[in-house]
Amino acid sequence: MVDEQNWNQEQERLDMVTEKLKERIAELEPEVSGLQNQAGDIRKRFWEEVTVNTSTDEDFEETFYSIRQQEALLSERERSLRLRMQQWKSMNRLLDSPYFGRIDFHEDGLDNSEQIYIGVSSFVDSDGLNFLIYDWRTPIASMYYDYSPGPAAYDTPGGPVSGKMELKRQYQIRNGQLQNVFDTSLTIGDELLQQVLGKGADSQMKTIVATIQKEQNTIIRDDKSRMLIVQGAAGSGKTSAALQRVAYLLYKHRERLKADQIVLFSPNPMFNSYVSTVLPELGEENMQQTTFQEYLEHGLGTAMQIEDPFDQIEYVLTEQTTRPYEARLNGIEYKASPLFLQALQHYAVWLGEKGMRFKSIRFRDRDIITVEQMEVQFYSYDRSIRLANRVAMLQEWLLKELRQLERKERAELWVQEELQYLDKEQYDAVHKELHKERGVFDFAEQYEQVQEYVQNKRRRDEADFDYAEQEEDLLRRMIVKEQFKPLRRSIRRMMYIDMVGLYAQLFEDKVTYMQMTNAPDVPELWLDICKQTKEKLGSLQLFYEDATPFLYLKELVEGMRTNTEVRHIFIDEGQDYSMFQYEFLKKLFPYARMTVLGDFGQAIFTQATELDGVDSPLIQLYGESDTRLIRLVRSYRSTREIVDFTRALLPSGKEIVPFNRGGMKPMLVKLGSKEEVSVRLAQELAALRAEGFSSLAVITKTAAESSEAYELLTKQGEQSIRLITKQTPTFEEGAVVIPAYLAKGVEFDAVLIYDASAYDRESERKLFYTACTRAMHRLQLYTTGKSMPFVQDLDESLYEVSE
Ligand SMILES: Nc1ncnc2c1ncn2[C@@H]1O[C@H](COP(=O)(O)OP(=O)(O)OP(=O)(O)O)[C@@H](O)[C@H]1O
Repeated sequence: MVDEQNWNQEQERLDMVTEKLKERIAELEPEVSGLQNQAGDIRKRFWEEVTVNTSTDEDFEETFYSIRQQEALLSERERSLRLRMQQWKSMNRLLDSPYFGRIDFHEDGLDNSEQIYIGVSSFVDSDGLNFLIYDWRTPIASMYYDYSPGPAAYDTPGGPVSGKMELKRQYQIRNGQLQNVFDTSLTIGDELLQQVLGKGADSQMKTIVATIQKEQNTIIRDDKSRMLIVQGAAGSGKTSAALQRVAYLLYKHRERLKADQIVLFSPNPMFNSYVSTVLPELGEENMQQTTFQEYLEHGLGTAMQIEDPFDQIEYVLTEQTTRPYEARLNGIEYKASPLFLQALQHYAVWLGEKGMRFKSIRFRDRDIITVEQMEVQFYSYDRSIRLANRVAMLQEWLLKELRQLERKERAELWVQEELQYLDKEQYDAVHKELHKERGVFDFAEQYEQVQEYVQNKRRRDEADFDYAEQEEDLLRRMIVKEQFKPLRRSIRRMMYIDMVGLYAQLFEDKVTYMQMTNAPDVPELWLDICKQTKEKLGSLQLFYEDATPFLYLKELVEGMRTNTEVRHIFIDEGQDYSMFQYEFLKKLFPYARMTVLGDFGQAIFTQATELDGVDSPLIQLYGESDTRLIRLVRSYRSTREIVDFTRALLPSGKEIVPFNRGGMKPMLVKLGSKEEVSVRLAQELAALRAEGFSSLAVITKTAAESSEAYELLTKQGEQSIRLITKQTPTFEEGAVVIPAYLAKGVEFDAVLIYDASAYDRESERKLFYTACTRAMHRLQLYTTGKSMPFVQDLDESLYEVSE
């Protein structure tokens, strides 16, 4: 804490800045509302003021320019309004807590040092020169995060600026009043961080701008790498850094980068709501958020039913270790590997020579274009043309054929029959078409005539001959055209390609597979893998592990769709994506930089990718020279005691450094039965609430266990607890029962592991670690006496036992 004199000076300055902020807000207010009205006015009168006159070329030109002028005026006012609105909003945001940090920097070669106050946005004095507050994202503010007092430097577009940092100070300000002022000598003071981290968990993530750590700042401000990989321990601030990075990029490139050109891939839809308030709090719009599953569903449409990753993990966690289980696991691993990716690429080349699978074009129960015809046509194209281009050429050909067939079809008997069933509206349409030029036409009379004629009740006489003839012709056209419509649509959608057949063809037998794909080998239990895959495909379903390869093959055959708008993609929980998915994302977003954040220690899916291994294929995705790898080892979320416990669960856990915040040791509670567990859980939940903790999670291994725990707890009178399933759309405050794989990425004041002995396979170690690392302040583990391999291996000093 600073001395009284300094405190008073700081409060005076704070008062001065608050006053100026208020003045500016008052100044802006009428302007903002005035501008709003004006813009509204122009919008309303837009069409009244321009004279729409298009009778001569000159008039037309005049009208055109008149509209253009109005438009320009409008958009200028709107732009100006937007700017002022933005200013007004950020002033209001600053009012409560204008800044959180200060550095005094003496630039080399200058006489004086400058006081730089740092807040969530900039605020310049009315002279337009004096920065009363610097935005945390300005180049000069980076020193606050990167240096301790002493020599310091920052980068500007004109080159580096160096000098000496004479002071570094932190503030806590609420309602315009100083709460705390610290002078910090080392990194951003432990004291403030202690306070921030000591608070309760929230159902929404918070911004960390006031306490960004140096290594996190590197992630936030990296602007050079095509690929930025962050391997960080649980709770090391990866997601936080990612969100501040988005805010930074939007600020730095505000002239050309818009929020919707940034896409964040999240682990589940619930996570979206968890992080959705951070950017608005920083005065920025949210980026686009999605999950890979949403993308797959979009790409594969409704024709196939895709398993989601949560059902896949449920299978992996709950099934007994049998031969089909082993086969499925082998399949998951193989289908996620770069080997399978290469196999599919070779397969596409092979298909260029032979083996394409088509579906005939059928009309009224007959093949009007057969598979053989398509094969002949397809393989008649020059083989040097890329597969996808040949598929497009075939599409053109099919549409042409269809036009001819459509013409022929008009003479068929069924068309004659259909004519009799037309209703008045359909006739009306034809009449309108036919008599467009002729003015008056007695529709009822003509309808009669055509009906009679069609039903052969009446012979045509001279007078109506022309009409009837032409009408019938038109009606026939109309009928056939209508019926051919779905055929045309399906050809445009490339439904003539038998995608299921093409994918299934891969899973015949080992020899054929190796021939088609050049694969050096196949995984063990290949025939079982083949059988499982084909069975699923047979019912138009895809295992989760097949969905990405299937879509990839589809795009190899039909042409890759790309999104050239997006400039940055962020992948959180990056260890859970296969190399396959990475290759895909790279191709899908050719103009985007990629930021991958993850933790191999939390790789709970079988298809995991190691982020920072020596020869990690992820580093090769864009090549080493375009890739930067940052490791975060400090864990901020949990108390020292919890981190000491959790890091001991991982073989490489020694590298993890707990942030120095003390608490209680994790507690292992040994009880006799599930009922006893539920009684105790209910008591503990009540006790934790009484202590002031509000976000509490009973974490289970599987969804079935979650339901069980939820039921038992409800029986114990726990009314307010909520059961979280993969369908839960948002993350809310309070107590929840949740399976570990859905708790990824989020945190709770206290975590109660429902059944610690349920995690007994080595492959479940990381799931157990993930579950335990969700705890900020308290961790309790429950068991009914069975063995707990992961806990038993730990040093007993790391936890307390209660029986
Ligand atoms: N510099 C910081 N200042 C204040 N709080 C921080 C800082 N860095 C991280 N935290 C806090 O630590 C907690 C964990 O952060 P975050 O969720 O970003 O970590 P993570 O690495 O994504 O974790 P996990 O991999 O376990 O999901 C959050 O409560 C976050 O606010």
